[in-house]
Amino acid sequence: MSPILEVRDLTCSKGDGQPIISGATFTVNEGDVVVLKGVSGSGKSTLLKCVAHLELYSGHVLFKGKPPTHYGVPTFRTKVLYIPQRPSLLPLTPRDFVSAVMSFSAQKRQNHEAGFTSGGPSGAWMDRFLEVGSRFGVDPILWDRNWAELSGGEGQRVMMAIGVALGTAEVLLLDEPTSALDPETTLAVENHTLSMLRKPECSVKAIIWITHSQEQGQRVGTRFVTVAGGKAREEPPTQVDLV
Ligand SMILES: Nc1ncnc2c1ncn2[C@@H]1O[C@H](COP(=O)(O)OP(=O)(O)OP(=O)(O)O)[C@@H](O)[C@H]1O
Repeated sequence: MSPILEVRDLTCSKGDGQPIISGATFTVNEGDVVVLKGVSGSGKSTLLKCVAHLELYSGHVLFKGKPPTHYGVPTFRTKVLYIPQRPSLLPLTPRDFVSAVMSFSAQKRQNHEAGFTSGGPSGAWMDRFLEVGSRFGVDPILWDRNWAELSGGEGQRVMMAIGVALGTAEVLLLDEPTSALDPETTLAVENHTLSMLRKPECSVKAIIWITHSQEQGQRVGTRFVTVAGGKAREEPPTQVDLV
């Protein structure tokens, strides 16, 4: 089976021109949960943002064998969806954010394909966001609170719910999605997120998951890539995997 995502020779430089990521090459297959590890500042977020075409890079990112330009970059970003570490930096409320995203032309086309009716922020599709939010433990009142007034954990769970409820993401790029959550909520979010991969009706087919927690990595990961010294290296399968 050909990979759902291919990253080939990806290099990203910022500031002084020194590469933060240099020549990263790896593939992601359907069903994979690729855990991205590395010390703080090693370039994990930068790598994910490049994969989502949110940062400038050289090299190649292919989704189902085609570059972002084949789909149109806005559509590509809805298929290879980056969920940021700090949604608190967004303006207004989650409901406003959903309303804006649903009005993008690339999303409108996909809404139509998904059978969503049009309407304002309280249109029929908002029910879907509320329903998916409840599965991530999001209290309905949070949709109308400013992002800046949500706790770190609330903001992350709302953003995860939005990413899933859009129904367009096939590869989820999760940037420390549970770093602000208590252990119990962390396990609930992990379980719900992994269960999506097992449901054929769910759009999500693979995940890249940044975590600093070795325990979490072991719980969720099927493959492991370490970012260090600007390089991204996949760990060989363990003996257990080889059995
Ligand atoms: N816009 C920028 N200009 C210059 N340097 C930047 C910029 N954004 C990030 N960097 C630097 O790039 C390096 C990698 O940052 P990045 O956020 O990708 O690391 P990370 O591995 O995700 O870190 P953490 O685990 O702390 O979230 C850091 O040294 C950071 O300071």
